[in-house]
Amino acid sequence: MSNPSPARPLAVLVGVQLPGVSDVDHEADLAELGRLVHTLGFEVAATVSQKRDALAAAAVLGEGKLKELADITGGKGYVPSAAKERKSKARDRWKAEAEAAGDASPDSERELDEDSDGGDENDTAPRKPTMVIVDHDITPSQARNLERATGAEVLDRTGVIVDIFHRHAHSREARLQVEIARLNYVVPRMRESAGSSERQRGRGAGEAALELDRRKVRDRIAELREELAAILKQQANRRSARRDQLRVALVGYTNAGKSSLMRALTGSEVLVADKLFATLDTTVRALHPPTKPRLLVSDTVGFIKKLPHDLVASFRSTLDEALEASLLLYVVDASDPTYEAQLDVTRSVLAEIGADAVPSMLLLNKVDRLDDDARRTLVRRHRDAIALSAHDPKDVAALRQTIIDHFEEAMIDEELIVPYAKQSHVSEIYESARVISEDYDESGARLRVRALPAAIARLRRVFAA
Ligand SMILES: Nc1nc2c(ncn2[C@@H]2O[C@H](COP(=O)(O)OP(=O)(O)OP(=O)(O)O)[C@@H](O)[C@H]2O)c(=O)[nH]1
Ligand SMILES: [Mg+2]
Repeated sequence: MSNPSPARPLAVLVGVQLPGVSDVDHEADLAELGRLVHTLGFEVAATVSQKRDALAAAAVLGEGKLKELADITGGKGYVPSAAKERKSKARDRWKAEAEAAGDASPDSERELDEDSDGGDENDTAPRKPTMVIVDHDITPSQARNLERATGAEVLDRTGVIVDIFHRHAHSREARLQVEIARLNYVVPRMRESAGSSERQRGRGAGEAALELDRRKVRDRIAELREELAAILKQQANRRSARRDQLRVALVGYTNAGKSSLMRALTGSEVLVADKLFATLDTTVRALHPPTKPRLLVSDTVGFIKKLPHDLVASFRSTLDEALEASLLLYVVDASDPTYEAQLDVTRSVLAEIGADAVPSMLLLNKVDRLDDDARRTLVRRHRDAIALSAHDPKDVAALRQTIIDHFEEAMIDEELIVPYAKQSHVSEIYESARVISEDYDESGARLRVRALPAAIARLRRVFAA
């Protein structure tokens, strides 16, 4: 559901085009940052971009660009020197000015005039952006300097992603994982951000107090890790019960349509939303209409370029569940011009966690958005892939059949003897195998079953005399 809130706070995006990054890629990166920022609830008011060999050590942008940025946010446009910084009165006054600039106060006409030749804001309220978002990971001191120069709050790409994860985490497990990642993000930034942001809870009351704060946060992280480990252990038990079942996992870039396919394939009500990282929990549901034995489908957390390492690590356990699947469906949004780069990201993250050995299929989703020419080119480019739309029931039915065929091919027929003494375990057979015929004689039931070789091997162990 969309939220047509009229008063979304404004944000300015900042990107540095580093050597080796093409114009197209740079623009795509900023567009993606815009969508992240939108998911977080901001309206993008402007983008400030600069070509540089590296991020400027002081405040990311060079002097001129910094001024340009500050003109948009209503800040000073330079980093006050250390000497000035000590004069706290001046700094307070500057802070107050900056805050006033962030207000939509009707009497700030002077600023309106200054804006009139450069800004592309509409003619309603002269609102100033209150947030500057940098498309790179920046150091705590770069963030602080940018805050001083712009009078706005500053967040980097990792900070944005961590915040989105924080908001979208629902299960106990996802909450724990996100909280761990968030605290890890916060610890090194505690000193520098003292007093500037409640998000980063620094107290700035001297080295000792700071060290104490940091230790508290680290203790908290350790506590959360223990709690998470306990949950993961329970899950591992539940998982091993599912081990031999037919399982397929949907993986891919955020917003590619994994949950939409999950819904279509299983008839479940998982969340589908035009937001980045709508899904943070792995959900497992049976394919619908049901198959014999049933086939389980997992929906998973999406990937993104420059995914913070902490988050990769913390979501690893969530993904582990999915990666035990014997088939991975790589979902891409084929209507996105950068889908190949997105696929590369997905592949490399999955390779990092050892999932590149799992058999996979490529699903080129959202082809309903492409014209015939574009579709043909796409299919020619990826001969083994399946082009489809999650919104087209015919496509989904065909995909369902392809998945079933994949497993049918891998399954084998065998005979199982179930001694009368072990009749109580018969239900386990139906979990992972299809019973083709059954006969009874004096030793027990003689079943002809069809299942994956691993499942047959396990069943043989269960029913061994
Ligand atoms: N036109 C079109 N839109 C689609 C298709 N599949 C998904 N969408 C839309 O794309 C958006 C994202 O879909 P989701 O299924 O939530 O994507 P996801 O991969 O689960 O995303 P995350 O959970 O955020 O990683 C939603 O607005 C869907 O309605 C499709 O085949 N065609
Ligand atoms: Mg999803």
